[in-house]
Amino acid sequence: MPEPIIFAIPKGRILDEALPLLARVGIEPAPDFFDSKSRSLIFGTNQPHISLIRVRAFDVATFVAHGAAQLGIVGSDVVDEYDYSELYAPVDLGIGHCRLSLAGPADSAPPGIGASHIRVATKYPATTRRWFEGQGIQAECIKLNGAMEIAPKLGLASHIVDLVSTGKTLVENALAEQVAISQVSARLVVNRAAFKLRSAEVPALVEKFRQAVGDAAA
Ligand SMILES: Nc1ncnc2c1ncn2[C@@H]1O[C@H](COP(=O)(O)OP(=O)(O)OP(=O)(O)O)[C@@H](O)[C@H]1O
Ligand SMILES: O=P(O)(O)OC[C@H]1O[C@H](OP(=O)(O)OP(=O)(O)O)[C@H](O)[C@@H]1O
Repeated sequence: MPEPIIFAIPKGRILDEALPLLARVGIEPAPDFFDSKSRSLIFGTNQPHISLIRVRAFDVATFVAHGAAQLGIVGSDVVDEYDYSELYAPVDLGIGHCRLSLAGPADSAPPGIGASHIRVATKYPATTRRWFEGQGIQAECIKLNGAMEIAPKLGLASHIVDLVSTGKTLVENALAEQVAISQVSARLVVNRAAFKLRSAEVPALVEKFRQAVGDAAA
């Protein structure tokens, strides 16, 4: 028996949209996956050679990039932040839509020409630094893992770079979206070495996802 294919899926809000997509490619998690009392972290599926791991969104990229999982589903925000060379993102899954935006206090102007330095609270320091570099501004990034929106009010940073969907979180924290840095959607990610070494299984799975997304869009 070959080693099972490990498929990493994120715990958070992409999961609800990812499960119907997995079902369309014929992967159904075993019942204990849905048991909220279970402390298991690795789950069987209806396909004997495929197991699922349910991990934090950023960790999906790490497991797949290092070959500990062969495939996964993760937001393009995370793919861009890590820039792992072993992470191949061949299919835009068309779920988990939002954008990564620069925001600041509702009454402030976006940092403009002439600004040389800015302090930004974000979960995305590499993407943020890179984007500001392109604007000729040096960004000092303060890494937070959530609740970025309270940082400007408490003086931790003048601006934030975070995900925006409805914009409700910004408005309720007296912030305004100033620049949309990138459009985000979830991607199928694949370990490049696994794509080549497990050529009987991994490319066929990628193709199934491509078809499932195409069918859904048609
Ligand atoms: N408001 C949103 N609307 C749509 N998609 C979102 C939104 N926020 C996040 N996402 C997408 O879902 C992914 C996971 O986000 P989520 O907020 O569920 O995780 P998290 O709580 O940040 O994860 P963790 O607890 O692992 O840090 C993000 O990387 C992004 O691609
Ligand atoms: O524009 P909105 O629709 O208000 O969505 C934006 C919020 O969604 C995400 O947070 P999430 O709810 O995932 O919680 P988190 O702060 O724990 O990441 C993001 O970090 C924003 O805070």
